[in-house]
Amino acid sequence: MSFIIRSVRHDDLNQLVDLAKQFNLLNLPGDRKVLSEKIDRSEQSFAGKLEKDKAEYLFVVEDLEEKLIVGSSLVIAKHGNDDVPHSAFKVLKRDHFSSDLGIGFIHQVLRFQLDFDGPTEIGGLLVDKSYRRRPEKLGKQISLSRFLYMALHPDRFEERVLCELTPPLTEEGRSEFWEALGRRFTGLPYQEADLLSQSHKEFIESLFPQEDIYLALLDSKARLVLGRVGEATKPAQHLLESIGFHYLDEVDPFDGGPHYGARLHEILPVKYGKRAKVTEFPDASYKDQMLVATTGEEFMASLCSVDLRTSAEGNQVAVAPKARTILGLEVGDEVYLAPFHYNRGK
Ligand SMILES: NC(=[NH2+])NCCC[C@H](N)C(=O)O
Repeated sequence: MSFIIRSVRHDDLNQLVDLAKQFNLLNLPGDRKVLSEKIDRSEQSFAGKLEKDKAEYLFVVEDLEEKLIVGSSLVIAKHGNDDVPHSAFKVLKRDHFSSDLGIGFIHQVLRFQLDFDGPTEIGGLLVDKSYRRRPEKLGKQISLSRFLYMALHPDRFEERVLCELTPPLTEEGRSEFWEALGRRFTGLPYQEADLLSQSHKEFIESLFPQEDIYLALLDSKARLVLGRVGEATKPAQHLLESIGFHYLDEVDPFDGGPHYGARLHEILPVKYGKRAKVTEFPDASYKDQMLVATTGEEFMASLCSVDLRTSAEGNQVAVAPKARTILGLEVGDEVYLAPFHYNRGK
């Protein structure tokens, strides 16, 4: 089986709609018109034609034998600006102590905040249901590959990188956190508000409470999901933790889903990634698996068996023949390489 990760193209649209329909993520809905616009936007972004405020980069993974798009991931270059700020609840601690009674409480409070100079946001991670749990770890490949692109073009992104993780929802797709809070301030059902927030943000700022909210006052069902992720999101959460992301003590104002973040240059595939020249070694052994990305016009990446050597002339890499063909690499080409395996916390 061979897979390639690359920037999205317009002729991927039909397949992408089918894939996105399986999940219906907020920033990658299964809607033909929205996805068609996303592809346009992505093509222009990769071509460097859009301002950071507008740029969104969409990556897909293709099964080359079946010619099938089986996964995707997204990078929004900047989420939150002067016109459309990014909103969140900061989760703070507050101590109360009674010296008369000798008892105290450490309360958690939520504080609504707006970010007018927002971070880069990653999201849109999808893998076709029948391609999960395969030895190739496609979810990990498509998730990590976007960091190779970001490492190659750091000026196109913010130093702060954010990921808003999906919290547990009820079987009908309702959010207990929303029922206890957002609903009481907007009068809207969760799914309607969620959808509305894709195009309209003013109501969030205008209707949400501006004062600190003590968590102790919220329904226990809402407290239970605050800062938690849903079952389906746990693998993504663990992957992010293994490459340097951490919980920001910040949650989504609607559903309480946790916000994870990292500094771009501290994300391990960026920190440990390097450029190298493609070469051939007569005694090549290809015993390391690394993600390899092209550095030319079109972004392509693949998990490759490589033999990477460092000498006075710099890094040189021999790439196993099959992967080399997939990426169309010639001797002398420059590539970007990053490790694929990370030990948590290292
Ligand atoms: N689940 C939601 N729709 N949340 C509301 C949007 C929150 C998002 N961080 C923003 O301000 O754009």
